[in-house]
Amino acid sequence: MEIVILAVVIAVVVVGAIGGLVVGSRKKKRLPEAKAPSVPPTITAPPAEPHVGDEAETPRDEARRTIEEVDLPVAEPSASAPVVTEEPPAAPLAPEIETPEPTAGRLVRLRARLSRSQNALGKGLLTLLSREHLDEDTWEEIEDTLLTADVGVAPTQELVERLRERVRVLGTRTPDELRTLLREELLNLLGTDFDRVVKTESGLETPGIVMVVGVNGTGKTTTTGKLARVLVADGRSVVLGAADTFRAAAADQLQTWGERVGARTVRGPEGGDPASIAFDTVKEGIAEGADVVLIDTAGRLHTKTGLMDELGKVKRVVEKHAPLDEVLLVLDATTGQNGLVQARVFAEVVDITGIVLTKLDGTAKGGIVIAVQRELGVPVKLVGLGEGADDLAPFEPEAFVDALIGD
Ligand SMILES: Nc1nc2c(ncn2[C@@H]2O[C@H](COP(=O)(O)OP(=O)(O)OP(=O)(O)O)[C@@H](O)[C@H]2O)c(=O)[nH]1
Repeated sequence: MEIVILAVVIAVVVVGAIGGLVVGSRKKKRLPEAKAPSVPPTITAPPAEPHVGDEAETPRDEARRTIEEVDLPVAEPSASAPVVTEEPPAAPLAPEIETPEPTAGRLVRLRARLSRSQNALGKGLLTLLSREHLDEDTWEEIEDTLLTADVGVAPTQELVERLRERVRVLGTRTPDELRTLLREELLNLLGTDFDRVVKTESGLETPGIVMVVGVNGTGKTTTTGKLARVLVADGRSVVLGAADTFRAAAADQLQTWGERVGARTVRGPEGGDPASIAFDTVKEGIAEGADVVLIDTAGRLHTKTGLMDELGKVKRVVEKHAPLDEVLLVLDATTGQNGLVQARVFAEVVDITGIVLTKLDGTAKGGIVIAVQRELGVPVKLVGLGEGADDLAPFEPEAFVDALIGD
């Protein structure tokens, strides 16, 4: 009996030992699985080679995850996660502040662009006037030249009248005499008595406030940016207001212009209230002690009432801080008579104090300068002569006429 009991005990011990071995080996196989989440995989670790007997658990032909598919633990680094030694991303470089060109003599510098585009007007007139016999046909041609250059009907008739009279009195004409005569008459039409200075000094403690209006696409935002450069070149500090919330990129565009000369831009959400941005801009300008505040507006011409509401409101809220010193209407010279229609509408909505004619470099219709001044009774103060940052020039009638007819 004792022998039987002994045999049973030995059998139990042997079976137990074998069972322990089997469980132990299974535990060993599961061990790497349990540890996996806490040990981040490294890109260089090759997939584990299969071992004998593994087939029963993982068929060899099962698709393996590639290195790219293995999720690396990225979210919260645990204590056991490797220390990340990556360089922090470089801070964006501060934009370089540019030094704009001085404004004096800009029109003279840019006159080549005017003469290129305005040859038909100035040189064309001189050639016609130099004909030996100034018959009716020639005078008609002179008239057509002026009308084609968008001088406008009434100013054209006036000019032709005066030229006829003076040429008759002159009798025989030398080319120099003709040039002088034409120069004087064109200057007469352009008007030399207008005050063409963009008013940017309020004469008060508050900054000078300039509002820029005009139809979208005429070059309004570009002009506001270029004007900021003109002012900075003249030693003034400027705050810009992106109250053109109609076109999303307009605020970015203006801000970029500002950054180039170190001027802050106040902006709001796309489609936001232009008047509230204008208000904040002036507030910011006052707080900063800026010399000038420039406000770019949106010029949607859907309805006159809409435009009137928008610009009227901008004006009203701005004037809660201080009076507006200048309202500049931007017109695209290449749109000719259409520009005049726009001018009329804007003038009914807001008191325009100055005109900016853009894209004069790209049109032979320089006569629009005369026509638009006549239409509004307001002087052209600035002209755009290219897409370059410093291609905005104060308008000087003498330099303009000289560029048209050559000296
Ligand atoms: N050649 C030439 N191009 C100009 C001149 N002024 C502006 N432009 C160009 O005209 C285009 C329109 O100018 P923007 O300033 O965006 O026009 P905008 O009136 O502000 O238009 P919105 O922002 O839509 O209101 C741009 O490509 C300018 O570079 C100029 O004097 N000459």
